[in-house]
Amino acid sequence: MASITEYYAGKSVLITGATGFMGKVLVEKLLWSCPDVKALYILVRPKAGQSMEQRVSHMMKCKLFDRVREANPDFHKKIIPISSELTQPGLSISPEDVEKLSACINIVFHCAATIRFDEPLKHALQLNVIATQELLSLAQRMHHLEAFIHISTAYANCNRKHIDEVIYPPPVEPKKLIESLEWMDDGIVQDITPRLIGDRPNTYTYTKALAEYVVQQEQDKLNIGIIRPSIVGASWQEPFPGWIDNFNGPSGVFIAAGKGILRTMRANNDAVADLIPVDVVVNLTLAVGWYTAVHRPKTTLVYNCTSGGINPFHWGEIEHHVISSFKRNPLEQAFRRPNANITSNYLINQYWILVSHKFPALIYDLFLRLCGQKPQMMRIFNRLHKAIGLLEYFSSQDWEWNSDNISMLMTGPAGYKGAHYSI
Ligand SMILES: CCCCCCCCCCCCCCCC(=O)SCCNC(=O)CCNC(=O)[C@H](O)C(C)(C)COP(=O)(O)OP(=O)(O)OC[C@H]1O[C@@H](n2cnc3c(N)ncnc32)[C@H](O)[C@@H]1OP(=O)(O)O
Ligand SMILES: NC(=O)C1=CN([C@@H]2O[C@H](COP(=O)(O)OP(=O)(O)OC[C@H]3O[C@@H](n4cnc5c(N)ncnc54)[C@H](OP(=O)(O)O)[C@@H]3O)[C@@H](O)[C@H]2O)C=CC1
Repeated sequence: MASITEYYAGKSVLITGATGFMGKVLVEKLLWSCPDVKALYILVRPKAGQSMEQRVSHMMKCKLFDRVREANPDFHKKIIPISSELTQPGLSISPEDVEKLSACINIVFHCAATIRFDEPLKHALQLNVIATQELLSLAQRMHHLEAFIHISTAYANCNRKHIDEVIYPPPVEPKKLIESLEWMDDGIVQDITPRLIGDRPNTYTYTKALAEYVVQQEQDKLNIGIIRPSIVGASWQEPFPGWIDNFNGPSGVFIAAGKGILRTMRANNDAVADLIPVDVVVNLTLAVGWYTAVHRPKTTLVYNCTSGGINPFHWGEIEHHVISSFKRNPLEQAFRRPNANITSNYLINQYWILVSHKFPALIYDLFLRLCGQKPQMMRIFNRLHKAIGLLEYFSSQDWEWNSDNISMLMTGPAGYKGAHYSI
């Protein structure tokens, strides 16, 4: 049986979300560990005044690609950008590109999504659900497709305490929701969003749950694998320890604590902080692609890519490590000496917000005004409070994820414990 590296040799791979956090690491890892991969087709849109070509060229200059660049200075020739805006009909891929992709793609990794928690429902639905449907339709036109791998989230079913590696019935039939929202104006949608998302905390988890169902519906026509990572953090080992390029999830909170801005946050000291390094998720993604294509499981397999069941780490421990590490290695231009406390008590947290956040911010802004400068600290705290308000749901409770399919991949007859794909 082909090893993972052997499997990808000569294959053409399609990746959505390749310009994102996880997508970039996936591209790098494929180029590094599977040097004989034929081509990586990446769907990219122009953004922030940069053309698709400029964005890709900028991305390939990033430090993340140093080891690949050193091994093969011509590595960029394997990356083929395809212009695509996922929120448009047909993903706005040109007919010529559709032909090209249909003729050559062997495996699809669907990473693109909006991961904003406060995304208006219509937009989250458009990107996370409708674009996924469009991609599935495109996949069905691919003559040599061997596997379709969808990246979901471990929190798609966060309204449950115990989460198995199964697709749960969707909160609503996606087709009906899409049809209903089509004629509603944004104001009405905003008003009914809390009723629709029900016991989920945000539109992100809600639309990711719907997307899983939409993907599963195609299991008779496509060979599908679904990966559910928990909270994806900086790299553990590859391409080098500690790589991250965003403030999503806890990363922004850690930096705010390191700068001495964040002093208090609502979290449960004893709840499991289910963090998972991005390189571990990417290794698993490549292994799942290989397993799905080679073993062709009869039904869609779901992989809960979580750490709490194997190596539980708690928010209380995180607080300790984050603060002591920033005390040892202080950040530049810190507002105050780092010292943050987490508490599960609402009132205590409100007290410390007043004393340690709002009061110093007022004083500092007053000082800035007296110096003739624009006040800014209260504005920073307001943004921080909005961000942590959206994260508290995840840091205040525990979930239990079954990860039998991950164990099967690691230790079963197909065990993929290869040097390049450790998880
Ligand atoms: C020591 C104590 C330890 C305890 C620690 C507990 C942590 C407990 C985390 C649990 C985490 C669960 C995670 C679920 C796991 C998924 O399933 S993964 C999906 C994860 N998705 C996210 O994390 C997205 C969350 N972020 C958002 O939804 C939006 O960024 C927010 C928070 C609503 C802010 O929206 P906005 O006001 O429009 O602002 P946005 O343009 O996004 O950013 C404005 C600025 O704030 C910064 N920023 C964005 N997010 C953050 C943030 N989280 N923090 C700080 N700054 C941020 C941006 O970088 C940006 O900076 P500038 O470029 O302006 O300098
Ligand atoms: N980060 C995390 O903690 C977790 C992430 N996940 C899942 O992993 C996947 C990747 O997440 P992550 O890398 O962190 O997310 P990022 O936000 O870093 O990347 C999202 C990607 O999707 C692309 N995208 C978004 N909107 C569009 C659009 N309209 N048209 C074309 N492309 C678009 C972005 O492109 P552009 O650069 O042009 O904006 C980007 O490449 C997602 O499916 C997410 O749900 C799951 C669990 C945790």
